[in-house]
Amino acid sequence: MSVLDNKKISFIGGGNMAQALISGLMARGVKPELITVSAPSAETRQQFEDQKMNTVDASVDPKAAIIDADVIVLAVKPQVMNKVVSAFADALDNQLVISVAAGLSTDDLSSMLGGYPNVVRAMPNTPSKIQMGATGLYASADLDEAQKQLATAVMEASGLAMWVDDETHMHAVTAVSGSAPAYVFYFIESMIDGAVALGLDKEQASALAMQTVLGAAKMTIESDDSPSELRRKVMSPNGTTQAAIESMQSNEIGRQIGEAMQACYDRSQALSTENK
Ligand SMILES: NC(=O)C1=CN([C@@H]2O[C@H](COP(=O)(O)OP(=O)(O)OC[C@H]3O[C@@H](n4cnc5c(N)ncnc54)[C@H](O)[C@@H]3O)[C@@H](O)[C@H]2O)C=CC1
Ligand SMILES: O=C(O)[C@@H]1CCC=N1
Repeated sequence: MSVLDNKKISFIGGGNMAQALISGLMARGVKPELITVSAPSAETRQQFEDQKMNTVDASVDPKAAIIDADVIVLAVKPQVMNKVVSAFADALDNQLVISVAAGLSTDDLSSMLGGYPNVVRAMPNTPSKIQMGATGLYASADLDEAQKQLATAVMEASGLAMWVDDETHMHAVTAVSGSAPAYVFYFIESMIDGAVALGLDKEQASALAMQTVLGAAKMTIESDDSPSELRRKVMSPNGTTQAAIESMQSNEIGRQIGEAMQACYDRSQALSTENK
């Protein structure tokens, strides 16, 4: 038995994040017939229909996706959220609404939905597509426990899900996990470029870089050692790794990563005021 059993889940928006979360739900055994996707593009709708999901043409009948749903996942860009939800807000009837939009607060979302109370703010990431996601969740203390459990189950289908009890921490969640797969992809891209510059062909460079990042990430999770202890175990005194790490430290890579995360945090805060 799972709280997801027989629950009808509707996605408003069928882009990258919706597709990633739907993969998680289907891998967890949610039947495609219980999933509805509202999307304006016929091509996008066809892709979901090919996998036996229901679809709704968002530009024709925006309310059709939500009438029958137990859970509604808002997966459109923050810039269009207000316009998109105002097309169906008056048809809400006790469903759980989960927004994955960056920046938008539960108060903003609730007022866009005409004062609707059952709102959860989530910040997932794209590795959800392979059930390796990491999601932060926030809801006001008024949300009842059953709806909180339902939101947890929807997001845990795609990986790790964690509640924060201070909504401002959702900006930090965005900086450390929502946006962060892109930092890691950028790091891998740079490793591949670096290995090619040192003479390896691109295929070998890619395979070695990707496996190394996977192995190192898995070790941080499975080992009792902290990341810095693990790093020290690679670094022989006066060896090759020390040379590499000292080069990174003299370029203040750690400080630069912190600054990038601050920029992400600030942008998340700004999205809220820009899109009320
Ligand atoms: N891509 C990512 O890594 C993450 C994205 N998010 C959030 O997820 C949300 C969606 O982002 P993505 O999936 O990346 O964007 P996307 O552009 O891939 O998907 C958004 C979709 O919304 C659709 N759309 C536009 N108007 C609509 C309407 N009236 N009804 C239904 N659908 C409509 C668009 O056709 C598009 O397919 C954003 O709010 C973003 O902040 C959150 C965490 C991670
Ligand atoms: O870049 C963005 O705004 C979205 C939110 C987190 C990841 N992608």
